[in-house]
Amino acid sequence: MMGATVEQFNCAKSQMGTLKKDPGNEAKLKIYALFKQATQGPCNTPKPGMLDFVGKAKWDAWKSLGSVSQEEARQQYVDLIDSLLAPEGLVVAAQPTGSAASFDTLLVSTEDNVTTIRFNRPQKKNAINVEMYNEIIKALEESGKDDSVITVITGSGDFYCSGNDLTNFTKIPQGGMQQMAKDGGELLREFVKAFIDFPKPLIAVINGPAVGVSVTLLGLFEVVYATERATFHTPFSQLGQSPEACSSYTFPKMMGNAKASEMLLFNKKLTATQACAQGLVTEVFPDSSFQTEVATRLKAYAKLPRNSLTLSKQLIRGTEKERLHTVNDQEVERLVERWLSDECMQAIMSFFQAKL
Ligand SMILES: CCC/C=C/C(=O)SCCNC(=O)CCNC(=O)[C@H](O)C(C)(C)COP(=O)([O-])OP(=O)([O-])OC[C@H]1O[C@@H](n2cnc3c(N)ncnc32)[C@H](O)[C@@H]1OP(=O)([O-])[O-]
Repeated sequence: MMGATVEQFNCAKSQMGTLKKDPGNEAKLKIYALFKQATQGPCNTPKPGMLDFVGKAKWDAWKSLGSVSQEEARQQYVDLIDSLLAPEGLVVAAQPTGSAASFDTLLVSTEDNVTTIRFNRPQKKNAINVEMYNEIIKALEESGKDDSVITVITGSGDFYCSGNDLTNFTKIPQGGMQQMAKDGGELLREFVKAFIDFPKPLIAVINGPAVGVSVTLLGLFEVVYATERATFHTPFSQLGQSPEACSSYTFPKMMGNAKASEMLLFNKKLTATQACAQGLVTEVFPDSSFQTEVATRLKAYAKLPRNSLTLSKQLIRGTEKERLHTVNDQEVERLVERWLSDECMQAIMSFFQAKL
């Protein structure tokens, strides 16, 4: 069964207040139970005492839903509110604005208070084309405002992400190369800004090799979990380019100038274990148990109080936010120049020639 989206659920919740007629105790208990199941999952709180009649009735209603998934509970909640609104000539109006259906390059879902944004161009190793940059910005914007406690970014298929889609350089707009570089710079600035300003804990689940901008962004995540199969490669100088996503600031801060330079200047590809030793990765897991071990962690994190996590992230990141925006601006300025350089053109041409 397809579940309702968080938007539809939230809309139903707010429409509840517009009901003119009292729906009665039985419906109210059902609404309560579905709401709890949709937002917190199955009931595992202790049974209230015999004399707490109201508490016990509510607990029984919630418990009776057993292991119904949060998605399905959202759908039943929306259906029930709809059935109560209908006689009054009203409907739950929210359309699925943030559902997976509205993205072409991503799969976005929310379950158990975790919003997962999954790069979904596996046939291109999840390379980020212009559409995908825009969709990631949109998905982050929506996820920053939804009910989830943490946001996770991961990839479909065997790669986490192969970085900037190099075909972005082959789509020359009417204004020529200058215009292409200018538009590309603006998009990159907005893209990185969406990460710098993201309010909730952001967790990267690195399911395979990561290249370019997907690696440099990791300095803006709270936690990075990687399978032992993952590698981390930022071949900027090889491409005649320069670092982005604030890595010229976050990498030296994280790993010291020498190790950062090996990666950002000299294209050193790190194994997951090496990346962990340098502080870029939080923890490495065996590939066979990666998904299950990480899922257990995420579930536990998502049970923590939402506001406490958001405020704590603000304290940790707040002092350097201005700095990050300045670094982002400077890096974008440098890249816009680089994209017009012979060095960069030659490197992009070699990539496409190698494919012939
Ligand atoms: C924006 C800021 C500045 C820049 C930041 C960066 O990210 S710099 C870093 C920029 N990134 C890079 O320099 C990485 C360039 N890519 C590579 O080096 C390799 O493809 C690989 C090591 C990622 C995977 O090797 P593999 O032998 O395992 O697999 P495969 O090669 O067969 O790939 C399968 C298909 O995917 C395609 N595709 C993959 N990646 C890209 C891409 N980025 N673009 C376009 N297409 C890409 C590939 O062409 C092929 O398409 P086809 O022929 O089926 O139509």
